[in-house]
This record gives sequence, structure tokens and C-alpha cells, in this order.
Amino acid sequence: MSALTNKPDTPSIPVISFADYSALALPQRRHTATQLVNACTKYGFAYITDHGVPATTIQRAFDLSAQFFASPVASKMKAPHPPGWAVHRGYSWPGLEKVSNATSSNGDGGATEGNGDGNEEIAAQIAALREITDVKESFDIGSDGNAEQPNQWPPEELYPGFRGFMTQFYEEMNRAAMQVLRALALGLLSDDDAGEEGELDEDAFAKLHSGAYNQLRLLHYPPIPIDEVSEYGKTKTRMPSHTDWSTITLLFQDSVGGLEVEVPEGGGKYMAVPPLPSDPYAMVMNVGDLMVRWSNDRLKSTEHRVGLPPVIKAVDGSNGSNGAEGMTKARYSIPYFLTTDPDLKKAA
Ligand SMILES: O=C(O)CCC(=O)C(=O)O
Ligand SMILES: [Fe+2]
Repeated sequence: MSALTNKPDTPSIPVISFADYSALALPQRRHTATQLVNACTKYGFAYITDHGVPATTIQRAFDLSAQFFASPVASKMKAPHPPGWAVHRGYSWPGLEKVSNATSSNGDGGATEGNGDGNEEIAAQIAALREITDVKESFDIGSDGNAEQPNQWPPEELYPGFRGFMTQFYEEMNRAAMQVLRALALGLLSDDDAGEEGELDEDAFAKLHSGAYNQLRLLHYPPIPIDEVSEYGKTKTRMPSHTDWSTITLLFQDSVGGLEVEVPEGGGKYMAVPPLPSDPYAMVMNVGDLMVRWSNDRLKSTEHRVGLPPVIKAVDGSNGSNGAEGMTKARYSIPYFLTTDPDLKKAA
């Protein structure tokens, strides 16, 4: 795995405040929107602060996530991820999902096999990546309004409050996301795009998302023994490098760090995107492949991965490694993937 270009505690992508965004007058909204578009043009990534999701809500999401993953496997398996790749809901146990399995050369979410048209090399690379186990477990949640992807809720008696909270959290994240989509549209529009009355279609992207097709994902990267760290990147990884395929992703991460993003110059060099010391509840926002198309290639969908866990000896259990000495820290993150309605995806 290649080295990082910055120290893990040095913030590296722009930090943009969305304080009162929708209440601001157009020139101030435009200022924020331009900052966001500039960040997404250069890095494909930005930190967003003052996004409107309360810190207490985010903390509750992390608490419920940690409780879920700490519960017995038999309980977690009461809401298993259905077999196959069509439905992305419920509990995926460590090793079930390999991000490399969802990698393709044509961005359609399906793995590309060699077919005699020069893709053999890519297929061979993907096959090699498939030998690597992703050291993570996850729980995927969608809208109860999406009949094609039915939620797999765990039993209320085993996880009291989980369903109710996550349902509301999904909506809260959707509201924050709509604001980000409005800003992206405004930042990309110029005065030439104005209507007869001078109005700008700030809802151009937001209106393509009904909110029923997003995906809220609870992620847990379990601690790993220090003596397995040398295997890291060979037989084990947290999440290999990939781009997100949909429109935008909003992510909360805990204090551990590990998210790495390819530098604007590319060339396989990555920079750390750690939690902000000044605002641990800031979101990391990134652009997905579909948004690149919709912005006529102005915005960038950037490769990112989850890197080597910090090697810290746990002696008191405070780092999530259950007190076992010689384990790395556990890490939790919560991505929220914005997805358009299925008909639009086909048309895009
Ligand atoms: O856990 C993280 O920080 C990144 C997760 C991610 O990139 C993804 O789920 O697509
Ligand atoms: Fe991602």
C-alpha cells in the first residue's frame, strides 16, 4: 500500500460551513456553493460543517451502531443481508462483501470479466483483489418506501429503538443531502443558465432524488491483531481503493481515522482525511460517478480507501478492542449514499 503524502492529523481537503445555508440571500448562498464546487472540482471531496444534523443525533447513531455490532452474531444474523447482489439491506458479516467484487471498468456496479476485448488485464486485477478479505462488517438501511429493496430490520426486542431512530436518521440525512445538492447545482450554474425572470434552477439535482433510493450504511472495522498488520494489504484490507458510483456520499467517521483520498495529482498517492479536530461531527462529502456525468465532467469522483488501522496497544479496552492487548483500534463510520430514482439512472 503506497505511503500517505500528509500526516494523518493534517486536514487536507477544504472545510466548508453550511451555517444557515437555505436562509442566506443568493450572493451568500453563491459564495458557499462556489466553495463547494471548487472543492469538488479539485479534490472530489470536502468537509462540511454546520450541516444541520445535530451532534447528539450523530452520536446516537454511532452508539446504536456500536451496540449492534457488539451484540451476539446470532442476534445480528436475525437481519442478514439477503443472498445475491440485488438487495443491499441488513447485516453483512466480515468477509461477505468485497468492494473489489463491485468494481468494474464500466461503472455499472457489476464485476467485469475478461471477454476478449482487452479487458483481461482488468479482470485479472479484479480476480487478484477478490483474494483479499475486507475486514469489516456493515448494516445497510434504506427507505421503507422502497419496495424493491425491503429493509431487513432486526427484532425490536433485541434492539429496542434501533428501527425508529434509524428511520428518522435516514430522513435527517436526506434533508442535509438536499441542501448539498442545491449548493452543487447553484455552484455549477452561471448567469447564462438563468430563466426569463433571472431565476436559477437550484433544485436541478435535488428534484431528481425522491429520497426513497438512498442508502444509510453502518460500518464497523473490527480490531485486528498487531501481528496480522504485516499481512495488511496482502490478504486483508479494510476497504480497497474505489470510487462511489452514485451522485454524492455524506460520511460521518469516529475519532480513529483511516480514510484516505487520492491526491489531485493522482499517480496512486493518497492523503489522509481524518476527523476534524475542531469539529468531530463534521461530514465528509464526496462526489460519485453519476454526478461526474451530470456535471459534464466538471466535478471529480475520486478514488478513496480505508487504510491501515493505527497500531495502538489496548490495555484498558477503551479503544474498542475489548481490552485485548496487541490489537489495533476498532473504527466506525456511517456513509449515506444518495441515489436517484431507478428510471433516471437508466436514462443518465
Ligand atoms: O469508512 C469510510 O471512511 C469510507 C467508506 C466508503 O468509502 C464507502 O463505504 O464507500
Ligand atoms: Fe466510498
